[in-house]
Amino acid sequence: MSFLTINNLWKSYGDVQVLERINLSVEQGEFVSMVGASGCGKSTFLNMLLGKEQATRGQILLEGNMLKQEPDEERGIVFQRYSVFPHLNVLQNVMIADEFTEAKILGWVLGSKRKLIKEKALAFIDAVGLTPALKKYPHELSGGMQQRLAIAQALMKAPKILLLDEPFGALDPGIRADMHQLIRDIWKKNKLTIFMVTHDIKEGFELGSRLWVFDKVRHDPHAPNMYGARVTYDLALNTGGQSADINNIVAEINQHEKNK
Ligand SMILES: Nc1ncnc2c1ncn2[C@@H]1O[C@H](COP(=O)(O)OP(=O)(O)OP(=O)(O)O)[C@@H](O)[C@H]1O
Repeated sequence: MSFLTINNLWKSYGDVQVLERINLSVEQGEFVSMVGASGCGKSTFLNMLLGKEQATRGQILLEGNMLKQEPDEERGIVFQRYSVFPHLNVLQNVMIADEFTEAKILGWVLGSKRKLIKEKALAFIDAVGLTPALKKYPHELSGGMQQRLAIAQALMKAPKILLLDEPFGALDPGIRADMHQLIRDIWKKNKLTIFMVTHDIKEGFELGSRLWVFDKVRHDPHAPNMYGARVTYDLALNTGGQSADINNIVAEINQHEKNK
């Protein structure tokens, strides 16, 4: 049994068919990068993994069970736009997720429990390199630092799956390179299964252990919404982006685009 199994998944919004016939399986610890033309359904797919969107047809199984139809702690997400709380400092932002859960059970957070939450938060803040900024508020942080904070927040819940929706899209190239190293380290250290949407095909090749290309196979020029995208390429990559034949594969994808 695979860690995650996607069985004949279809998704439409009204009469717009977004995705069709997606059949894939993913093992624990894989890092799947997803690329494809704008509007082809990558974020929709990610939102289905999160439980925010439901499939029109087909199913997604996590460890053999139907994926829960609402976001939960098994799945953490980091968006392109920083999703941290502006009125909380770095430490408070990371602690808050656990404090919410604890308060939901007891109505308040016990002092001893709070101490444990703080220790855990400090460890994740350290892992993302934000210890010097512990007491800073989001508006005092650079874009890269805010993304580090969002990653630390997501890790607090020990998710089995980490979903990244263009997490580095708004960052400068130099900072992106640092973030790539960070996410690679976190992926390996925490044995996470990661799904990342990116517009940057090079980033997809460099970061993932597997690359999915979303594209439409069927077209009707008179009814452009009739058919959805599928995963047209599913490529195993050498971990760490050392794939020797990147250029060949990119050329093949470009050729495919031209032939459409
Ligand atoms: N909630 C929604 N209601 C109706 N249509 C939607 C909804 N969400 C997405 N869509 C449509 O589904 C299609 C796929 O959108 P999606 O955002 O998943 O694509 P994408 O590949 O992530 O695009 P981009 O690369 O530009 O972010 C688009 O045509 C979009 O307009």
